[in-house]
Amino acid sequence: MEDQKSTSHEKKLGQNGIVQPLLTDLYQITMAYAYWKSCKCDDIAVFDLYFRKNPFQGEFTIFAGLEECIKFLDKFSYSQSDLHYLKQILPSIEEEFFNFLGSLTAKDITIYAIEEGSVVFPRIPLIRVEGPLIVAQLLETTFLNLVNYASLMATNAARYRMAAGNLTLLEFGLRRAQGPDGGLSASKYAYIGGFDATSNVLAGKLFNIPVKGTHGHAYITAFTNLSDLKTVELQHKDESESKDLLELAKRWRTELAPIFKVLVAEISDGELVAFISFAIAFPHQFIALVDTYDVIKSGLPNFCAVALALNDLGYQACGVRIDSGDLAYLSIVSRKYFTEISDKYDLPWFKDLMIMASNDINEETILSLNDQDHKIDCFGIGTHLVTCQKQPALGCVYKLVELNSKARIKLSQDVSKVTIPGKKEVYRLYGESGHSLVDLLQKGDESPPEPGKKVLCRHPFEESKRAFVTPSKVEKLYKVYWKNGEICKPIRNMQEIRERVKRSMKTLRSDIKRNLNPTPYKVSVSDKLYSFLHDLWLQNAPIGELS
Ligand SMILES: Nc1ncnc2c1ncn2[C@@H]1O[C@H](COP(=O)(O)OP(=O)(O)OP(=O)(O)O)[C@@H](O)[C@H]1O
Ligand SMILES: O=P(O)(O)OC[C@H]1O[C@H](OP(=O)(O)OP(=O)(O)O)[C@H](O)[C@@H]1O
Ligand SMILES: O=C(O)c1cccnc1
Ligand SMILES: [Mg+2]
Repeated sequence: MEDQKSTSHEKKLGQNGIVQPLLTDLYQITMAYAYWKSCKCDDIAVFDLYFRKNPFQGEFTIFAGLEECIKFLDKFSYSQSDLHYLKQILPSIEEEFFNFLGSLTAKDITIYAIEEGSVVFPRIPLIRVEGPLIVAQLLETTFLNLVNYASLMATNAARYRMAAGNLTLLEFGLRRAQGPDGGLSASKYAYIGGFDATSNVLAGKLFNIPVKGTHGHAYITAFTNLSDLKTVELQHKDESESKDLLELAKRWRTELAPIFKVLVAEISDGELVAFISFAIAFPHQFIALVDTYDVIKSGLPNFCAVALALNDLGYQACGVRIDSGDLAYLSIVSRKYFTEISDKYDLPWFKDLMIMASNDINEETILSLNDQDHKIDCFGIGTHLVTCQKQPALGCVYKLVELNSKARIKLSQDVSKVTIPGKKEVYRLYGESGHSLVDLLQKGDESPPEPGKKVLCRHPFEESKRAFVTPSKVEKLYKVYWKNGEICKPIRNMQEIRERVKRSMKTLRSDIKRNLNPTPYKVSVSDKLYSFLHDLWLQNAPIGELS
């Protein structure tokens, strides 16, 4: 019965079955019990989910994971087997609590949030959770788990996208990802952040994102000499005649050897045979991994010979993948040969053959390659992208800001860790150029800023930092996503969220997005919220005595 329930939910909303109420920290359950025992069942709370610092030494973050939080709320309920397990691990807890826990759903929770795929900034709550204290508290860990890696990964991907401009970006990280679920999330959020496709077949099936790939070194080294090839015939693309692709390629190789300044004997036969067998299997999509032996002396001559042989049979090859060595230099050399052959044999498409580069690529490698005038069309990126090597976690937190209509504040010696109390609204103020100028947090009962009207924006903690802003446009960032037990906005597909990322990134000034020493984006509070925050701070900070 339970299995049927979860399967039908997965079918309906497409959420990973691992995401369930027990995917949480034990302390959420023990807190729930202690709240319950202290008669806090009717308390109404407001929690803010936000981060304090942008990742990757950057000044922006892409918000992702919201849709998964909403799907989680839709099925939030403890099953009989969950309760049975909890009874086992918490034997001292009163039986009646488990009846209470079993009756909980998210129907009294309301979710206000910024749209998934938006650029977001420190201290601005991405999600505001309102509702019964116990249920709202029980959501903490799962929500943070769903948002932290998703946002980190989408941000990482968006940064690679910025570095690569319009070039094709393929995500190849599954083998290096943090386990099966990390691998799936990586593929999904890399796509949202701006990658074009993934090599992860299950991600393609589950999330309807494009899948792409080439072949590995094992394929090339699985062939050693010309006799390894059992099938050599390939039918012409448009005609009925078939020809021996091996013979055609050998002839071309002999003709091309002087162009590459190599002797035919120096070129690997095993590699040629591997290329031919792959070309026979995929004549319309022939792509060759050219760095197994020597890119210039073997990989490129073999590839060009097979590409020209395919051309004799009416097919156009796709290109090459280079997976080691100096990627800028090898791409420049590859393009030079493609252009020379294109001119010599009057084949215009040959000079535009795709050059894919892979091998431990990260954001800095791409930026460095850009400075070297590389001729790469496509990057295949795995390890550094999916493990977020530059920063392995985003630090989103989930803090109580109001209880029973009374604002709560968490103090800290570290000012950046002081919470901004109470229920708040967020507005993004835009300038005439269409770029966003500032995000403004206001108390929930203040009237919103208006276009053309001057508004005072204050740094939340530094008194002297303040400015007047006259916005051309004001965007209210929160929308209601979940209320009265129902999803209030249609769950969007990957494509739509990806488009949102693109649009949102365009509203950011380029100095805020740049890789080196970017300008911080201004996050501010209204004058009223500033006074409220600091008054509450003083009320809650006891005056010490010096002795
Ligand atoms: N032109 C370049 N500019 C900057 N970085 C580059 C350039 N070419 C390659 N790289 C990067 O330099 C690193 C080279 O890796 P490494 O030293 O392991 O060499 P390799 O070519 O992989 O060697 P091997 O043939 O042993 O696999 C990779 O991270 C790669 O992305
Ligand atoms: O380098 P990444 O960004 O993680 O991209 C994925 C890598 O995975 C494959 O090889 P693998 O690393 O398995 O073996 P190799 O390094 O020996 O080529 C592929 O050839 C890439 O190099
Ligand atoms: O398709 C590829 O070329 C590929 C896939 C995964 C890892 N490395 C390369
Ligand atoms: Mg590698």
